[in-house]
Amino acid sequence: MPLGLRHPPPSRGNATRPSDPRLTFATVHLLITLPTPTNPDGTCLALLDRTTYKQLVCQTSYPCPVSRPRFPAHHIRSAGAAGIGLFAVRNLAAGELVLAERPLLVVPAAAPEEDWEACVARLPPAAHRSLMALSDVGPQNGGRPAARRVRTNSMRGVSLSGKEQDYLAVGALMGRVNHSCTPNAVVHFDSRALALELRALRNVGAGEELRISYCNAGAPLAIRRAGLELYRFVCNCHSCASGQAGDAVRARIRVPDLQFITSPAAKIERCLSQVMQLERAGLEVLAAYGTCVALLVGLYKRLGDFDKAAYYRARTDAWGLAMYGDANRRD
Ligand SMILES: C[S@@+](CC[C@H](N)C(=O)[O-])C[C@H]1O[C@@H](n2cnc3c(N)ncnc32)[C@H](O)[C@@H]1O
Repeated sequence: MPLGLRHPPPSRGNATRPSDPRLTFATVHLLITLPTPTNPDGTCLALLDRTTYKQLVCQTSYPCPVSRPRFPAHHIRSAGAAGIGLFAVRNLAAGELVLAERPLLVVPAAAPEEDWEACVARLPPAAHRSLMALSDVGPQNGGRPAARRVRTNSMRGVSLSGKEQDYLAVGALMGRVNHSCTPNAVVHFDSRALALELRALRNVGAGEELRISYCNAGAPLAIRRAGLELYRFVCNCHSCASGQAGDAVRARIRVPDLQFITSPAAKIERCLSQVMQLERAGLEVLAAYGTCVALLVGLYKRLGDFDKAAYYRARTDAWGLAMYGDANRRD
């Protein structure tokens, strides 16, 4: 049963509640935020079920303003064979916010594509143009042009209520971020601000392209390739180019079992070896990396080396910030 859209069409204006910057219209399923002088963060059309809608708008101080990096951090230009891409304009530290934007559209992944299309058709004209200007993989995988754009340019696994992970969010700028199996950036969703946030996962140099992973970066090559078929390109990142060697590195990645190691120094050595291996492979995106860095904090503390403990604490914080954002921190 298609979701939403059996309900009356939404009002685009804010005539009914002009003083409420939070939302201008809601049936049980549709929410549209429109920019106002006090809330300039752009239009988002979200197709929601009743429970998620309530959870979203009942959050304290919803919607928070969309965060901005202190200084501009990105620009968009040609990335050669990958089309358009997003590049760092200055050095970025791990965990740093590169870009945040209110998505143009948020739809349930499980909704029929006709519902996605109906939502796209209801976008205000400027938002509609932005969405339709995003990359189109062509009709080979099926679907109509609007649905294809949603499918290939959306961030997946978006959780709006903090529980389920089943929404797709399309951002006009986030839709320009290319893929790497060894990503240097991560996108997450801040439900309080109704915003997508892109953060650096490791230190990134000025001029470097920011890339996220469209697939499970920890999976073997064949599975990553299958996951990327939808996007109709073959990844040529150094991990993919190294073929079996990349798989061998991934097979060796695990959080070390420290239970039967008695010497703290030996425990540290095991964790450091994993951290270095993951950094060499460019796989900081894997949970094992965050766990090993966090383990080092406690291990150095136990050894009485508080400088190193503080160093790894800062790196754990930066990693948590990159992976989960400020609002979604799990600690
Ligand atoms: C979400 S869009 C990214 C922005 C896109 N490059 C553009 O020009 O708008 C996804 C599309 O970008 C291209 N792409 C992304 N990452 C790529 C990569 N690593 N190598 C080649 N093409 C890539 C593919 O065509 C893919 O379908």
